[in-house]
Amino acid sequence: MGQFQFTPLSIEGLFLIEPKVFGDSRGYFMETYNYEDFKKAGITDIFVQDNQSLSRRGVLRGLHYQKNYPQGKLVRVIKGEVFDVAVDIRKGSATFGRWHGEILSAENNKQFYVPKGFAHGFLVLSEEAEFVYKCSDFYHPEDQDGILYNDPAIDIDWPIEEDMEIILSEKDKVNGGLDSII
Ligand SMILES: Cc1cn([C@H]2C[C@H](O)[C@@H](COP(=O)(O)OP(=O)(O)O[C@H]3O[C@@H](C)C(=O)[C@@H](O)[C@H]3O)O2)c(=O)[nH]c1=O
Repeated sequence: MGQFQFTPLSIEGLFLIEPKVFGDSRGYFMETYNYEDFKKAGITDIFVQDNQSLSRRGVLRGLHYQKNYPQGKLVRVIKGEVFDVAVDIRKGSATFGRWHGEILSAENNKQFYVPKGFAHGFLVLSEEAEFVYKCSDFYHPEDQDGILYNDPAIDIDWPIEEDMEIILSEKDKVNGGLDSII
């Protein structure tokens, strides 16, 4: 019996995944990934690298992708809360340039599956957030590229609160727009 609920999202290829949580007097247990269950749901990636990052409120990492070594990513939050976004950059896709966002938190245990061919990024909504993800290809620093998080051509509705200062890496400050990849 599978322990995950897979929900296909509005852009083909994206899934929201909710693991079954077994609570008892000690706390809880959950499987966070199971190759067979994911394969049955259509997620056939072999994940070869796991990453973890810590960010403070207002940090926005993204939107990132690798050009020649695209990565499928299975992402989740183990502390705090983020707004996580995937943008379809698959050439020829009927939904090219469209975005989908999900609130992921340590409380809701939601996972977001972002296949190859998407740019990915997230905004931290809580004081701190620890973000954990599996990747289907290795990191290739020379192959990394980015798209501006607030490119009007994509028009992502980031839930930026009034007192929130957006914190970007130096690299992400100079990302191009969607047109830079067409
Ligand atoms: C992503 C990555 C970074 N690094 C190093 C490079 C650098 O010195 C430091 C920080 O790198 P970055 O600034 O690129 O990290 P970050 O901005 O967190 O990059 C990540 O953002 C999210 C949104 C994604 O989708 C990921 O695929 C990845 O691109 O960590 C690795 O060694 N391996 C990796 O896989």
